[in-house]
Amino acid sequence: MESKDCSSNFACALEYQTGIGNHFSSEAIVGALPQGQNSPLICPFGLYAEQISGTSFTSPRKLNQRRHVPFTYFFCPKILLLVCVGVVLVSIFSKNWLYRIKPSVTHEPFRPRIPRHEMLVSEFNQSNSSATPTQLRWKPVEIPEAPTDFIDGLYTICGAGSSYLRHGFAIHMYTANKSMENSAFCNADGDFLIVPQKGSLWITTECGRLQVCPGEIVILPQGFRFAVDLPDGPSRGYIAEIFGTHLQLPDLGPIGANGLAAPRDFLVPVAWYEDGSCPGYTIVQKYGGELFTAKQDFSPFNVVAWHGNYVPYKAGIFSYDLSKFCPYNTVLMDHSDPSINTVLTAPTDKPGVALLDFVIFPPRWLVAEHTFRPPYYHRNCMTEFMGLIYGGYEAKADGFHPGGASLHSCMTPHGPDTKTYEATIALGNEAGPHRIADTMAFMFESCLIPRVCPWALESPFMDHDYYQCWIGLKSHFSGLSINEDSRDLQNGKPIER
Ligand SMILES: O=C(O)Cc1cc(O)ccc1O
Ligand SMILES: [Fe+2]
Repeated sequence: MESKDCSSNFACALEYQTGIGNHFSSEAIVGALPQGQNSPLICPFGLYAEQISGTSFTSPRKLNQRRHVPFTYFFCPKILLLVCVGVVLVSIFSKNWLYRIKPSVTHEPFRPRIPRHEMLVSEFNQSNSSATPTQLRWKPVEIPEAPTDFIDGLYTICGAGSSYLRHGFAIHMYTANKSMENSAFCNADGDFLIVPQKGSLWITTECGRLQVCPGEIVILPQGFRFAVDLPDGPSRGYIAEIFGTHLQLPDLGPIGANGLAAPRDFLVPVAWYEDGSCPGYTIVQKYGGELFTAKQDFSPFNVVAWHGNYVPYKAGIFSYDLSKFCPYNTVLMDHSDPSINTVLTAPTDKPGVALLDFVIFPPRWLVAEHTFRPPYYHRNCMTEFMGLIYGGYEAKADGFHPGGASLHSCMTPHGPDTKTYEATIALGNEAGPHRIADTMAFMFESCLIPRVCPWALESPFMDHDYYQCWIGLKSHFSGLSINEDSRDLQNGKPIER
């Protein structure tokens, strides 16, 4: 609750409000928030009122049952019957009223940014990205030596759909070694979900300031201006961007009222502003995957009070020392599908089909009996992009390092590497309860099929030998009669040919 001039610093512990999807309010000066109406003729302290909308004006206020575009077709001879089916549309009205010293519109025209940023894509097509069903993996990208801020260090790995058509997603990674200077970033294309893997991010937004460390995540919704400072040194991480919808907590179904990420794990900033002139301040706007700049003579972080449910927020769900996320899992047999560990989901209008799920694989007990405990071999109609924050990953004994990434696209086979398979089988049924510790992997999972961008395909960090991790999987088929075979299975150790 303080004001500062343009050179913001974060030498203090930050204050937060708690919850997700709430209607929050905050004022850095008592009395700055208008009471009883949003747009008084004259706002307290002579502030300007400005609204930012995260959904269309007419989106339903809350979860809404309604008739939807027909999607079931029955074919009868000569007649095509269209059957309307009611679906649950998950669209929550979201907006925020900002009370600021000068309105956002007070800037010179947007112009294409020079030099152009060649590594960003928000509409995936044959001219800017490639289709590939092969398993892809990247080693951790090194932090550059040249001075690089959060914007210059951003590059798109893959994605699908279009920011223009408001349906799709993009996955980016970033490496940065210097704070943004006299500039703010604004993403007009979609929401950013940032997963820092190395170094903390100190993010100033129009709603206030957030500190985000590895083990935490931050969501910067479409349209908010923000600046990233790195007072603690270089940073590297992953970003999921979603077009046309927002993230929410998943339904818990039979789990009940508690478990996974709790609403109180989510933190929203308190109002914080800076006043005074900032000559040559630059707004960098990502619009259709291209960057544009506009000059203004003041900081965009001039919001003295605000209220609404469209806000930047962070979650400290899986810090190194303390995992707030409450995982659920199998307690008797077999391996649960990863959806059991969904932290946040961006739904489509098909029930249960996510534009993007954010799933984590936290430390936990493995207790399943007579079970192959690592992830099963599988082909998924959804696409899986994985990253590793720290430690190792239970399906990969080698080659998947913190800061690295993998992409297993729609129906691309994948699963444990040879070493993991052999080690698991060697343990047999003797494995008692076992705690996987020192690990935090995550997955962005999407129903859309991504195209892969040149940066990722041509990257020197591409692991061209990834496929080798499965090539050594041997046949263990015994060729014995059913009876002999089942005796062997009870022993828990298949015979090697
Ligand atoms: O492929 C992966 O490693 C991710 C994953 C983990 C898991 O526990 C089950 C299924 C799945 O796709
Ligand atoms: Fe998988």
